[in-house]
Amino acid sequence: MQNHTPRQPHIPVVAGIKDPIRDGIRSGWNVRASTSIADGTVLEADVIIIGTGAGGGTTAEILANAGLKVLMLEEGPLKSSDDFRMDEREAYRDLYQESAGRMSKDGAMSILQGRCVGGTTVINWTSSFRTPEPTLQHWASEFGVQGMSSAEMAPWFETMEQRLSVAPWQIPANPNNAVLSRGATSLGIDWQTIPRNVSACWNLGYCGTGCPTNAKQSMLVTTIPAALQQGSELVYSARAERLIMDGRKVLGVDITALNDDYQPSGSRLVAKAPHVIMACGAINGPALLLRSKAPDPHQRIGKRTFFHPTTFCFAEFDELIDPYYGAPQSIYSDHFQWPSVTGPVGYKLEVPPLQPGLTSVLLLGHGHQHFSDIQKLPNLHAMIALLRDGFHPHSEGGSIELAGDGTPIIDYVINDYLWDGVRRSWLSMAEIQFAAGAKSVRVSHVDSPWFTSWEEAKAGINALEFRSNAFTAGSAHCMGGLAMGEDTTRCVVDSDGKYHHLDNLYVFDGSVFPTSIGANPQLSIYGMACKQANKLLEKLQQG
Ligand SMILES: Cc1cc2nc3c(=O)[nH]c(=O)nc-3n(C[C@H](O)[C@H](O)[C@H](O)COP(=O)(O)OP(=O)(O)OC[C@H]3O[C@@H](n4cnc5c(N)ncnc54)[C@H](O)[C@@H]3O)c2cc1C
Repeated sequence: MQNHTPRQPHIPVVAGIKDPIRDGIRSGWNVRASTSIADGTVLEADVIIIGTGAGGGTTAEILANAGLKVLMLEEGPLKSSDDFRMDEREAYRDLYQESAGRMSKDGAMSILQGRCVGGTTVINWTSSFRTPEPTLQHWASEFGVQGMSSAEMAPWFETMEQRLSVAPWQIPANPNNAVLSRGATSLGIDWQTIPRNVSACWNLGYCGTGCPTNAKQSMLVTTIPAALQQGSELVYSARAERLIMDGRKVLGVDITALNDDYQPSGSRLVAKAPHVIMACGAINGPALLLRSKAPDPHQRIGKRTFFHPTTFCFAEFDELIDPYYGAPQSIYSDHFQWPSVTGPVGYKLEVPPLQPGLTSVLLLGHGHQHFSDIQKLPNLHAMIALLRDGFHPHSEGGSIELAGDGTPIIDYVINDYLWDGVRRSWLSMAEIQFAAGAKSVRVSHVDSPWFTSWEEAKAGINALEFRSNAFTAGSAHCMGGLAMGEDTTRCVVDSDGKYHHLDNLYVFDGSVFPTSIGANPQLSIYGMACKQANKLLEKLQQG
């Protein structure tokens, strides 16, 4: 376990809950920090998996169960339930890429993404949707993706839903989510209950800081322990720096060992295996291939990077909302999502949890205004709209470049096409919030006042100016950059996740989506990785 100096005495937030990772390590699992391994060591395995999130965890269990010697490499630290103390400061520092400070190149989009054993599944909010049918149809017709119709994917989704206990949330929505269902109902807008991947959830609401009760069925407590139990090896704080290649073959991976402060320790390791699977997620996956100078005859690595640019609308209520407690997301509406698949941008409505640190950033503003806004927190509600990017010629997504030190730079610009969606989404959310009884509403644009009626909001939102950096467009859904499809001039991997231009390299994670999903992505990644890992296994077993 990595050893940070805790700011408070280090006691688990929930006493008496068993920590399956600490127990497993005590029982003899093969788990090491990279810094505990001698400089220059060569690690060997049948398969290397780089990254241990949704794609990596799913793949590791499948291959380990089949008897393969699996080596999991993870750049983030190993933290587990005894470390998860519902503390934003610790969680952002330890579990998030760039300590939750990841941004697009122009600073206009804040990007949340995981960096720890279990990846983003450790910090996500548990909403679990299958890939929408129009998305799969679009991929087949536009990118030549094969074998991924809704019917063909159904058994893989079913397998992963059972594995991760996905089921509609049975407990009444918290007041924050109830605003969406109440307002939508009164306007005749359809809404549904969200399926979640939890087992015996305590309804605490702090999923984003790591689940202290192990109720969230993340990779950390499901597939990774299962793979370790089968004899797999996990090396954490181990950043895959470059792929070692010879012609069309990947021979192995050059690894930088990282200290507790996430800086290079000075040691380097090498991992070798006949098959390498990248599961580093969007942004970092393309960056690894760029650093490695992987063959890319059509310059497609990092292109078509998508985010579901997410807009925010806050509302103040007389009643207590306590928006930091209770299942973070339990209600959604797809009313505005699919009026036209390839027309003006559609959006999914959901509700985010409002822990104070996160909220203080999302609220925008400064000084007295900001102080006054954050004091409203117990009575605040927020709604989010996730814009479905990538389905229109004016939504080609962003691209990944490398900084001088090899780290990724994310170039993603909100253009007029997306701005139209931003404005429409603010109008939809404000109307629903007033219909639910909000006394005032403010959209996340620096020029937005608190509107006190729907009429005032409608006029005010329509008058807001489109200026980059003047409004919040965040993202917790990093997708694309290594598009999947059979057309080698436009796509980087084939429908089985195999890299087009190398013989033994596979990508099983959210970077292969050729567009955004149009729903929260984790179950799409689990289902596709499950299918692709089984296909790979079949191939390996046939020799
Ligand atoms: C706050 C938040 C809430 C979310 N809520 C939901 C939700 O409710 N529902 C949903 O469906 N989705 C949600 N998501 C998104 C979802 O969890 C991710 O889309 C999904 O986990 C991505 O899976 P992945 O396999 O592509 O990558 P990840 O799960 O991000 O895993 C990639 C792993 O690779 C590691 N890695 C990267 N580069 C390297 C390298 N060079 N060497 C070694 N390791 C490396 C990373 O540290 C990381 O652990 C949420 C995300 C966030 C941030």
